[in-house]
Amino acid sequence: MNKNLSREHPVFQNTLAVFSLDRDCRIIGLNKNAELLTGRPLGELFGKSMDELLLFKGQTVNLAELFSQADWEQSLSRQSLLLQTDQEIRPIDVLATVTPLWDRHRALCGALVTLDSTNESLYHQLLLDSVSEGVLTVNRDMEIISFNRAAEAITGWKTEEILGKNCQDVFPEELCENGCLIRSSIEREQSFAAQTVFMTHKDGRFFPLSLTSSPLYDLNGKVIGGVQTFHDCSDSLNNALILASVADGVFTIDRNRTITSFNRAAESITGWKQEEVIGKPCNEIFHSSVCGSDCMLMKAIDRNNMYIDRSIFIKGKAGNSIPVTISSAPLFDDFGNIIGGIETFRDNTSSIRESLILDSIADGVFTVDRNWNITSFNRAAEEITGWSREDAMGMSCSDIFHSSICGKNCAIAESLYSGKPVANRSITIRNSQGEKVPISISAAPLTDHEGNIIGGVETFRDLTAITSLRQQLSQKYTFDAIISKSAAMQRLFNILPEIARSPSTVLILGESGTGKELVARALYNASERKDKPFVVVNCAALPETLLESELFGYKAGAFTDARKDKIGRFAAAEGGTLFLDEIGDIPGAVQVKLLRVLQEKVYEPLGSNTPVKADVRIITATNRNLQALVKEGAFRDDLFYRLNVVKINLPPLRERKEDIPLLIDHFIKKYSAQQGKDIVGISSGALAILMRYDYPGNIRELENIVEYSFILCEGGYIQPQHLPEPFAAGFEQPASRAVQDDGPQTLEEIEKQAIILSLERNRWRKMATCRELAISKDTLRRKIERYGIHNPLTGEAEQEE
Ligand SMILES: Nc1ncnc2c1ncn2[C@@H]1O[C@H](COP(=O)(O)OP(=O)(O)OP(=O)(O)O)[C@@H](O)[C@H]1O
Repeated sequence: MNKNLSREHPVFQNTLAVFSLDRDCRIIGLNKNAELLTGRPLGELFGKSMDELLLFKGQTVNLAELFSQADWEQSLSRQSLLLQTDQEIRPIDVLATVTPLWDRHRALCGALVTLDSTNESLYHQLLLDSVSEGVLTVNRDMEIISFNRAAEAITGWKTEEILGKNCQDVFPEELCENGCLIRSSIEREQSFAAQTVFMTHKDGRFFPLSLTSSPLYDLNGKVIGGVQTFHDCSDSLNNALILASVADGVFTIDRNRTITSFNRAAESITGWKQEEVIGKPCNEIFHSSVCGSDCMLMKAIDRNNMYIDRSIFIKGKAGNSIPVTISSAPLFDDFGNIIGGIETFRDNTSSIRESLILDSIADGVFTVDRNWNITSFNRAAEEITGWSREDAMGMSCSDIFHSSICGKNCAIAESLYSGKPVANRSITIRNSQGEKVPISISAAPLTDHEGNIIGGVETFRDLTAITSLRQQLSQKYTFDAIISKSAAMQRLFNILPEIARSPSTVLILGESGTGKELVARALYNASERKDKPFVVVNCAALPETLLESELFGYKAGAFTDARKDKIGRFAAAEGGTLFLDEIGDIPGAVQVKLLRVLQEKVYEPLGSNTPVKADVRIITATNRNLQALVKEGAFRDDLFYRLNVVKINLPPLRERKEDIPLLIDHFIKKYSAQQGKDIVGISSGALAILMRYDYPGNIRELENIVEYSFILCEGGYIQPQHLPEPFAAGFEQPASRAVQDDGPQTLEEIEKQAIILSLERNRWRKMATCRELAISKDTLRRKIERYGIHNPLTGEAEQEE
C-alpha cells in the first residue's frame, strides 16, 4: 500500500473519494480516489464494513447506529477522521458526507459516503453531481445556492437559470405556502424523509417527487440553510395508487417482518391506519391464527413459494376476530432478489355469515349452477346424504343424490317449466352408503337480478323418521293385505281377529271389487287353519251340474264321463277354509247339499251313498242382495240363516274416498316392485282427478287405473296425462316437446323449452306468457332473443297482443 498517501496527495486534493454501501454498511463500490486514499483496490475492500475503515473522533464510525437514528441522514460535518489502513491509523482532515439511499418501498437500502478534501466549492459541486438523486440547497432566505445535475434532469431547470433565486419563485407549488419541507427542516432543525409531493416541471407538467429535506449546518453546527434530495416517483406512485385502489387488503413486509406498505382496503378491513403499522412487525398488528411458525408470508419468503386462498382469522385494531382469505408471495427487487413478502387478504365475514346461516338450517340445502354442478352444500345436506361438502362441491347433483327423479323429472327443471317453486315433494335418494333415504324436497330456480337463470336451489328434509312414523300409522290402516283408514273398515279391523279365530261361517257382502276375497283370505291367514288349504270356488263361473261335482267330487261311473273318482273342493279344503264366492248364484240342488254340510258336517260325492265327513270352515261372499233372493224364493232361507252367522259388510269405495290416496300409494308400490319402474307417487293434479270419481268398479277399478298409468308414466310422478281416458282428457302434452329424453339438459335448455311451451299454450301472446311464467315483458323479450325462439306460424320472434 502507498504509505505516503495523505490529504496533501495531489490526486486526492482534486477529487472526491466515494464509497457506496449496502444496508449493513458493507462496501459494495468505490471510485478510483477511494482506492488511492485507502491504498486498497475494490477487490480487497468489497464486502468490508465501512466502520472498520473510518474512525470518527477516535471512535469507530458506527454507521449502522447512525442509520438507526431518526436524523441519521444529517451529514457528518467536517471533522478530522482517522483513516484506518492495514498497518496504521492516519488522521485525515476531510468533509465526510453520508447520503442515504432509499428503495422504492421507502426502506433504507444503503448509503453513499463521500470524503471531500478542502477545495470546497469545486468538490462540493462534484459531489453533488455524482449523486443520482436531485439535490437542491437553499440558504436561510430560501435562495437556491446549489442545484445538481440530477436536479436539472428531473425539473428541467438549468443551474444558471435558478441559482440565487427564491426557491418558491422557481417552484411555486401549493405546499410552498404552508407545507414547505425544506423551510420546516431549517426552522425545526429536523429531517423529513421520503415525503411524496407534486411539483411542476419547467415544461408545466405536474409530476410526483419523493423528497427528503434536512437542515444544512456550518462547521460550528449552526443551521445555515437546507438541503433537499428528491427523485421522480411517478412509477412507484402509480403502483401506490393501484395498491390503494385494490379492493383486497394488501400489505408488504421486509425480510425482518417489518411492515413496509399497507393499502387503503387493509386499513378499512383491520381498522389500523397506514402510519400506525408501517415499520411495525406484522405479527404485532395482525395476531392471526397462523402468526409464528405457521406464518404463510414468511414461508412464502423463505421458500420462494406462493400460498393461495388460505382461510385464517386475524385480529382487527379493536380486537375483533376477522375471517379472511389470504394469499402470500415473496417480493423481489429489480435484480430478482427476495427483499420481503406481499400478502393480500379478503374479508370473508359476509360469506362466512351466509355459510353459517346456511349451516344453521336444519334442512339440507344445496345449489347448482347451470350445468347441475353443486355450488354449495350445507351441513344438514352433509348429514342427510353422508357426503362431505368438499366431495360434493363441483359434482353433478345426480351423482350425489341418485334420486328417483334425477334426470327428466328433476324438481328444479319442473319448477322452471311451471314457473312456480316445487314444494314438499317426497322422493327417495341414495346416501353415500347406497342406502335409500326418503326425503321431502322443495326446489326453485336461482336467478340473478336481471332474471337470468344462474342455477337452482333445492332444500330437502330427511323423512326417515316421518316415514317410519307413517309406516307405523299405515300399519294401523292395514289388516293383512287390506288397506283402509275409513271408520267402517277400522271397526272391521278390530273384530277381524276375533272372527278369524271362531269356527263360524262368515258371509261377506259388498259390491264387486270391494275386497271380499281379500277379507276372506285375511280371515284365513289370521285363523288357526292358516297352515291348511284355502280353496276358492267362484260359484257363478260354473254351470249347475259342474258346480256340484266341483264342490263334492264324484265316484267313477257317476256319470258318462266319470271314469275314475275325483275329489271335490270340500275334500281339497279339508282342515282348511273354503271360500265360496258369488254364493247368491248357486242353484237349488247345490243349496240343499251345502245346507247339509253346514248342518251335519257330512256330504256324499256324486254317485256315492257313503257320507264323507267334512272339517271345513266356510266363508261365503256375494255382491247380490241375499235377502231379496230369499224373498223371491231363489235362495233357501234356512241356508241363508246358516250362512249369515257372521256378516261382514264392505262399503263401496265412493263411501270411503279417504282411502283413495292410501290405496293409490299401495298400488304404486306394488306395480313399481312388479315392473321395476321408479314411479314414486302421484301428482296432486292427477290425485285430484281420481278423488272426484265414484268408482262403480270399486277398488279393483282404482287398481286398474293405476296399473294403466304405469304404461304411460316412465318414472317419477303419475301426471294427469298418464291416466286412462276419460281422466286424461285435456291434459295431453306435446310429448315430443315436454319431455325430451336425449340425455341430461342444461338449465338453459330447459328454460328455453319452458318458454316455447308457454308461448305455444298462450298462442304466442307475450303478456299471457309473461303472466304464466311470472317474468317481466323485458325479460321475456331478452330470453326470446337469446334463445333465438321463433313463432313457426309467422316466423317472427314476437307477436304483439
Ligand atoms: N282394502 C283393500 N286394500 C287393498 N287392496 C284391495 C282392497 N280392497 C280390494 N283390494 C284389491 O282390489 C282387487 C279386488 O278385490 P277382491 O277381488 O277382493 O274384491 P271382491 O269384492 O272379491 O270382488 P268381486 O266381487 O268382483 O269378486 C284385488 O286385487 C284386491 O287385492
